[in-house]
Amino acid sequence: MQQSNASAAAAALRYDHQAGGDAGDVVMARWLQSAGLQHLASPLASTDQRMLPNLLMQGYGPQTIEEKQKLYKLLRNLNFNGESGSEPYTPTSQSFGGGGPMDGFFSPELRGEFGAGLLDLHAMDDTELLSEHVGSEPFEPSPFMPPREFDDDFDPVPVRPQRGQLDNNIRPSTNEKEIVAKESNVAKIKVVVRKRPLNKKEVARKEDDIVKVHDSSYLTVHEPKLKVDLTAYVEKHEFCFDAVLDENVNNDEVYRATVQPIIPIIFQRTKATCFAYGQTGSGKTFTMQPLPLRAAEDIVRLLRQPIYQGQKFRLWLSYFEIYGGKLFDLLGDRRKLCMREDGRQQVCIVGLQEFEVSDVQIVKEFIEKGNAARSTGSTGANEESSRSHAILQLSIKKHKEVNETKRHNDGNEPKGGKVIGKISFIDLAGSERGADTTDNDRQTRIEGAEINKSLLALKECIRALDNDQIHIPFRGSKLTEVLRDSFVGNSRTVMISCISPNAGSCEHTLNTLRYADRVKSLSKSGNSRKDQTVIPSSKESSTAASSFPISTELEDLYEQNQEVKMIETLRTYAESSSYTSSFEVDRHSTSVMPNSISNGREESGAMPSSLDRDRADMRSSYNSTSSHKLYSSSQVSFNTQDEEKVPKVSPPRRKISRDEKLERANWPKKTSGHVLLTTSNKQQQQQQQQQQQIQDSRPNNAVLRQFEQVPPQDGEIDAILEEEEALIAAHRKEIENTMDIVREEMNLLAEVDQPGSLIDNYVTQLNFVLSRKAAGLVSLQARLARFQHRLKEQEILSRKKAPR
Ligand SMILES: Nc1ncnc2c1ncn2[C@@H]1O[C@H](COP(=O)(O)OP(=O)(O)OP(=O)(O)O)[C@@H](O)[C@H]1O
Repeated sequence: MQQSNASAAAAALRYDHQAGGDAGDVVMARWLQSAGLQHLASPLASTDQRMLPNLLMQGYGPQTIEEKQKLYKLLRNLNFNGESGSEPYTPTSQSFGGGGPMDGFFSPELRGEFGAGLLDLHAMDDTELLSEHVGSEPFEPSPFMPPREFDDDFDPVPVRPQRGQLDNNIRPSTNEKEIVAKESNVAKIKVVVRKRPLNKKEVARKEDDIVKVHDSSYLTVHEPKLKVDLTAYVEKHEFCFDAVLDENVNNDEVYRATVQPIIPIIFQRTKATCFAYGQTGSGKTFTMQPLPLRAAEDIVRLLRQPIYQGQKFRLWLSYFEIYGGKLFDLLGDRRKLCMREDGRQQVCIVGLQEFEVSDVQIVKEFIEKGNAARSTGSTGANEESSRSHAILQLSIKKHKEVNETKRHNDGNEPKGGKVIGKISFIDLAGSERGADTTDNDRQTRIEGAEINKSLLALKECIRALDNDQIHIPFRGSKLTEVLRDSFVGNSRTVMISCISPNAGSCEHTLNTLRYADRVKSLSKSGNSRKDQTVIPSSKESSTAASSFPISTELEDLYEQNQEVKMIETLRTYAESSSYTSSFEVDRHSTSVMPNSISNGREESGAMPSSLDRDRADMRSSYNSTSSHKLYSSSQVSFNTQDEEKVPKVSPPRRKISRDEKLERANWPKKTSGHVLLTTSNKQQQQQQQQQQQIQDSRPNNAVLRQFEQVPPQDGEIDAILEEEEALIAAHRKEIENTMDIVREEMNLLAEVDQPGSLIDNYVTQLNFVLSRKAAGLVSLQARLARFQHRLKEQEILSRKKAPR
């Protein structure tokens, strides 16, 4: 009944929105009423109030967590149950919980209308909350469920029966067909949070459980705080992830929510990585240890399925750890291992023992053997704390007979045959070890620094990967180097963030959740609004790095600020270079175009420069949008009609055809050796005059003059044009990266300004960010130099060909 109500409401709302009427509001209002959200329903029912989003913008938004939850569920229902209709908008495949397409309520028009009050709910359609929601309320001691008895047994927690709603992926699949059917739904990056129960010590200390999991994807951290006048209050931080698993969730459910959906894909040339992240004692090892065994069970089962039986696939296992930047074989008496890159840039770990496993019992024995060999130590929070990153890999290889191997092996093929797919399970060392102040001997500090470095590098790689960046910073740490082949090609990543519920761990818990949030929010598929930074006001910055709700005006301001800065930079750049230095900045896309003329308008009102005229013939190629923000050498002007913001820095420029480029260089188009005459005589005359003007005013560019005199051969031209395209694309990418980096730097500054921030983290992160910045510039310069060299070569060639 509720479902059909939801569908009716969704349909009505959509219809109403399209028709501009208010009938849908009435249906919607009724539904809100039945969901117990009367205060939203009553204004909606009256004819002069329109649409739920408007109401939310007008401050009718949900006030309490319960209301938010209800509204959130309502929106989710609308989303899942709403008919597909004829809405043109198809969101990312990474929709909530791998769910179906979204429409209607989540259409771009409506997205634009949402006010700050709905941002959190709204962000949930993309599986994440951009930034945590911070709110404060008077202190209420222990407002949550009574703490659970902590049990040291391996899997002590009873399964809650109604837990089936957790996530689409959590429902146990009964057969392999089901698993296979799910594979297309598996997100490239999935971020799952797992909260452990309070342990005995925490209970004995009467610590509060400050983490409340609201449903399968949403949690609140209640941070106890003191005001300056020493009044206690609670600051609330809300987060949303792909899945949030509370203390009642057992390891089987964790497996189903995280790894199980990936298993069928690794049979199809996918490399998957599942890692646990979190402070010491938060349950990483507890969470990770059962996963490989369960995965091996499923893999073995699938291997026995008829579709794979004939394919000679075999399962292989290896287990090693990275400790202090060095690799040790956990199944080979902790022998030190070496990492090498082969000619095809494949990372191989020399000496690592791999075992073919056909039986789950053998897998279990290997895992136990490896676990026993791990480096552990004791921390304040965990008596058996992992001091290393442990990596267990399960590979599916295509078996080759010995004689077959002899015939085909090119020397690069790994032992056991070609790798078809692989899944790596990484139990990371405690995330806070870098700042372990209780045990600050030299060794611990070195360990900590190494761990910090690898966690940062891991985040960078995931983000680069998801943004399809050409450069993935594998070399940032041993960990990422080792995982290199899991990051290229078809890959899947599951991050399980483990959190402790006790008040004493609040800061670490928030750090873990922020890291997870960033991994998720940086992802292209996760949310189109990635990497948005809010400049915190002095007040805001005293509470959290990025507080919620995000003020949209503040964002606008920030973006404009960024853009103006960007334009300024380009201006300086433009003024300092010659031929290709006239830029047009498209406000729509913030793209940079090598043209200072758009739609025939001279924005500055100044006389068109010779360069402008020279580029006039390119106008048609570039003026893809009618409302550009233009930059001219004397002023930056904004088109006020153009209010839409697009976060991406620059969409791909329309590719200029070879003919257009030839025209630019005044070479006639050629068709089977004949010059193509496409224009009337009058036009031709005008063109000739224009060309003459252009030639007169063209900068003294020897290369171009050469081109004009002697059209180079087709192949040469194509090669140069291709290189030119590549250079421009690389430049554009570099600008995007620079903007990303600048945002990150601003985030870092905002974080370091916060009370209790860790300067060590700041220093390491800043170092990392600056190295990336430098690497980007160096690579662009190298490309530029290559191109210049190419042009020089071409010039020499042309001179040789053209006897003067
Ligand atoms: N969900 C859970 N339910 C019950 N017990 C748990 C849970 N998570 C963790 N524990 C218990 O908490 C203790 C610490 O967990 P674990 O060793 O997995 O932490 P960790 O994050 O791996 O720590 P470190 O980084 O120091 O290795 C263990 O005794 C473990 O059994």
